[in-house]
Amino acid sequence: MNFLLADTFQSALAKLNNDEQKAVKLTVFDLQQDPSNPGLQFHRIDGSKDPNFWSLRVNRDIRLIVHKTKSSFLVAYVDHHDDAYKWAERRRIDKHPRTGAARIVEVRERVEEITIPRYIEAKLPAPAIVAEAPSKFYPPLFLKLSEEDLLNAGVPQDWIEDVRNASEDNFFDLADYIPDEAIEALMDYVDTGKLVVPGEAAPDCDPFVHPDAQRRFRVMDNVEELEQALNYPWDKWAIYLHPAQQQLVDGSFSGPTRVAGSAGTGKTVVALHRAAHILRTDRQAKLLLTTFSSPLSNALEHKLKQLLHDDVNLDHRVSVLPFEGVAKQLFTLVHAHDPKMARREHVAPALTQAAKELNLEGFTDRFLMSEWRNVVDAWQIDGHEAYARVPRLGRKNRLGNRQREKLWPVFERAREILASQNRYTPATVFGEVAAYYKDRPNKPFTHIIVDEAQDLGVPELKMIAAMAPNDPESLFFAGDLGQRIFQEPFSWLGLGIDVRGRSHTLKVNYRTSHQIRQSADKLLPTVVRDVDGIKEDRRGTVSVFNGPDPEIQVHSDENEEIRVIGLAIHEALEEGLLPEEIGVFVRSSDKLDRARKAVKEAGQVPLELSDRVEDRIGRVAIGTMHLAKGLEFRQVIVMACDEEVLPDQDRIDTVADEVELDEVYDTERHLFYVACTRAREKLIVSGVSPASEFFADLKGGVI
Ligand SMILES: Nc1ncnc2c1ncn2[C@@H]1O[C@H](COP(=O)(O)OP(=O)(O)OP(=O)(O)O)[C@@H](O)[C@H]1O
Repeated sequence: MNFLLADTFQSALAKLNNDEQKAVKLTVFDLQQDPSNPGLQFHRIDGSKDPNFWSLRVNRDIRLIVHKTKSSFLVAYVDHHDDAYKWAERRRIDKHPRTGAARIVEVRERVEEITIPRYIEAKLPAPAIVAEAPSKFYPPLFLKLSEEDLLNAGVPQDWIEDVRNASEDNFFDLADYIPDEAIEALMDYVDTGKLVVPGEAAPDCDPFVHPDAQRRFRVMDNVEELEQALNYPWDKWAIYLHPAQQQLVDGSFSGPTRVAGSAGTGKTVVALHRAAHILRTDRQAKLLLTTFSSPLSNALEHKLKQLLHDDVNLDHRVSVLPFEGVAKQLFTLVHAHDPKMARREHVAPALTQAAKELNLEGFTDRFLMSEWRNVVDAWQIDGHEAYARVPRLGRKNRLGNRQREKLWPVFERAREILASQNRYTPATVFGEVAAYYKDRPNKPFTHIIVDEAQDLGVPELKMIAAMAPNDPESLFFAGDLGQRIFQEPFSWLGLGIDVRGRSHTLKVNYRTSHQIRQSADKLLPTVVRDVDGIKEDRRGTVSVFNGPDPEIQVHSDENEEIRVIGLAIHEALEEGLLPEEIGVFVRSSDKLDRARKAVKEAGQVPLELSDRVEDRIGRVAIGTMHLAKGLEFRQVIVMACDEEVLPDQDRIDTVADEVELDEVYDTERHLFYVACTRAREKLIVSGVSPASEFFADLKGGVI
């Protein structure tokens, strides 16, 4: 007999106090050990539409709601006595008519008793705001769909009429009553005009183990799994996966594989589960899970431990490190000493000195640094010939042979200067590690999983390619081209990494409300192609919950902006948000002062994010958009977005040609997109008039 937990049970458990939770957990363990234990007091819920719902006594006040059939035992809900009974009376378990996936359905007649939570929008002084008024007329969305269409999409019979009459204004009010797969199919229909009907179930399919059912019910195979599900602070992502995520987690692939998807679609969650899956199923696996920065890799490590139940046997076979951290560790292993790093502050004077010594004229310091970083150092160019041949996306238009001849000796000299100081750039360290492992049969890892893969540079990817064994399953990447902010694009194929035919896009956004996602998506083209022509299509992405429209504020001056944003932070805290649930971002560090003042205006002490800051408890975070990567907050404020600040006018002023201008615009948009999509429920963007040209794109974003 299957023993299952429902996500509704775990959400309900999280709402009880500590003592109550402890008592519930003991009862659930007893139940899993022996459901026929005579000490367990079951009572059938007479008022329920489903005869298989029973209550089980936890203590005088608390009742578990279980659903018992011949083949399964489902722990469905827990609450105080009367509320637990009320919940069960309003529910039945049925099967999706096509897929056969089991689902908990709320019975329609009693729904008037339910108050649907609505977001309260903060009121801000009227004159400062130039937000677009939402349209007042909301036509029904699904009138063209027949009852059969809706049933096939997974709408329970009781809810057909409500769905047929639903408009953009109230559709999400229904979301709590309709299974996730139906909401997703309907949102996809709104987006694309096509209703995708799922395939028919296999006749012998167990309704509770169908992939769609596993988003809400999880079979607990043993006591350890149950312990994990009950013991950790409960996180839905750790237990219930979307079928598309599950396929990527345990799928077999014929070569390097990439998971794409817009911000918040659960790519990191897939990377984490895949790592755990490999470690569990392959006892010989030695796995590297790597990402862009230390805070991100620390966050990954923390979450992976959660998935591995702190199992030391699995723990010692995995390294979770940032790209540079892996390189430094392996470099040290190979050379028996740490690399002394050449950072920007060492490279810039070396370039300036070299340019001066060789009387180079006609090139700015900024150009030299960019050419060094993106071409010379990135590709580890070792001579004039190689410099002439290097694949130069976008840069080839503007550097003729004569210019390259003038430039190369300068770069060569800068390299000598750094070598005389015994300094290695990160790219050199990556290069050394790549050179060491490239032709060796023994690799340091059997599997490499990369998160934030859109920000892999040439040297990083070369190192990863050299470290990966020649096995189709050895490389797995997670990333979103629309969030590329640190690297210029280049061909992965050119470095031997071929993900063609194995790039999969996730479409369900778990982080961000429908309104915020839809507005933020307007900042980017719907289809983005990488250099190798692989398409990432954002169309058809759905968010599964509703929230207020993003607020766009244009202020007359900085003081006014600071005052209004301060008030918004204050109001958010009054409404119950914790300080650490709010993040304030600006384009660059010279605008941080405006964020700092706004947070202080709200009576809070700001916490300045950096590469090292991880503990944000009790403080409102402020930081540059670059530091927003990988974070999430209930409320995000992106402020100081004035004209000339976003996109950054300094960058625009120094571009050499159209191609580089496009690249600057792309990365500036990506930055803004990354910052906006850190918001779960509420987003405010603001600037001083004239404001960023990107506001116009966001404004068009509300359906
Ligand atoms: N199956 C799931 N069930 C519930 N929550 C999920 C699920 N998958 C992801 N989430 C939640 O959605 C949010 C976004 O997930 P994640 O960080 O993996 O997305 P991402 O695609 O990597 O985002 P980004 O591109 O912004 O880095 C997180 O809060 C995560 O816990």
